[in-house]
Amino acid sequence: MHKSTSGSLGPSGLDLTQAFFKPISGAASPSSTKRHTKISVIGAGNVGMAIAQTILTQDLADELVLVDAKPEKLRGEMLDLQHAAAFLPRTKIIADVDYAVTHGSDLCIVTAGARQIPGESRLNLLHRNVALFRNVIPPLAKYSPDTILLIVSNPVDILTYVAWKLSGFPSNRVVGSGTNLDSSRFRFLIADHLDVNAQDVQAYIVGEHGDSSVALWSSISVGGVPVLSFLDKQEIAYEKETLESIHKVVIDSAYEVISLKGYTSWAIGYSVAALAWSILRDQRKIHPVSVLAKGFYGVDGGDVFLSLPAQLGRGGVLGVTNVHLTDEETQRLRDSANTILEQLSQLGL
Ligand SMILES: NC(=O)C1=CN([C@@H]2O[C@H](COP(=O)(O)OP(=O)(O)OC[C@H]3O[C@@H](n4cnc5c(N)ncnc54)[C@H](O)[C@@H]3O)[C@@H](O)[C@H]2O)C=CC1
Ligand SMILES: CC(=O)C(=O)O
Repeated sequence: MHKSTSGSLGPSGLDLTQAFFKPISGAASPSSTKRHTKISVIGAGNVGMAIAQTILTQDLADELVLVDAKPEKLRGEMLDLQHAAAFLPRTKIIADVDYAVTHGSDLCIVTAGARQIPGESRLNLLHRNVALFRNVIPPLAKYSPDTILLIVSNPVDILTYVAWKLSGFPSNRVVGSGTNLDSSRFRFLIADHLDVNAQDVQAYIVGEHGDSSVALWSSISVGGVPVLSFLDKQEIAYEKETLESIHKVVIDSAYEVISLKGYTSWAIGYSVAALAWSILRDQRKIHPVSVLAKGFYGVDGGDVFLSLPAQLGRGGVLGVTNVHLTDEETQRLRDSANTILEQLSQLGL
């Protein structure tokens, strides 16, 4: 299934690379001038392919690997992406059902697994996807012992914990896409409400990527101005219920999109590509992502992964930001942690 996009021997045995290209003697080989970046995406479904195509447009990887359990679908997706080569930054795209193809990856993004049917909660996928992770994570850890694992499959917080356990990696190298997506939905809705640009809205949803997520209203700002005083200054009336209803729309967003088109894909594609960029380009940007939360913000009930504003760079999770939380927000975060811990206690890992 491998298809190299680099030069090769033609049918006559002629080295086509030599025929079309005369190397300049003494020129440095690419490997000695630039670090080779390899990203593997596990699961070539709606989400995996949205992530793969967004990464390709960003010129982030020298090599992009796709792995899936369905060989025909996998080869079809690989060829379809390769056929866009003339319009994209140069990236070698390969695909295989065998995890050996992922060896030496800098980043492994896991999207394989069951997805929700309309009305189904993320937590309902737990047992099916934990079983699947037992086949996915060990080979990834074996072929890329120094990689960073970025988990997307749902329920993402619990599966990030499972990936941490199954890989044996230090917690800074296991991260879940978490509420980076929820926070983008939140920023979009606030921007829409205030008629400003979503990129000027700083706002975090933290906790579970799911029904118990927590909106951090007290720390939201627009263009550096705290949002509650911004609303006051613009004489925009607001009520606690209005703010709560915006958060409720965030929670319902995935259910709504799934009921309309069957799955979510574009926003998670951009969300994960942004995380990959921050990690591999060592951007040290802060993203609300699923990290080992024990000891932060009063989360102390046990080892649990949930989203907190964390700094991402080439070493993975570099730290957790100390955002001020009100007592109510802290309590909601603890409740969210307990929701996840309850599910974890059933796994026996
Ligand atoms: N964390 C987040 O924000 C989001 C998470 N998701 C989750 O991502 C996951 C994937 O969703 P979709 O791509 O829509 O589903 P999909 O059904 O389109 O794709 C899943 C893919 O996984 C593959 N697969 C199954 N078992 C495998 C194995 N053992 N090894 C390799 N590949 C395997 C399937 O063949 C399929 O191609 C779901 O769990 C979904 O809930 C989806 C959207 C957002
Ligand atoms: C499916 C999912 O987790 C989401 O779109 O938020």
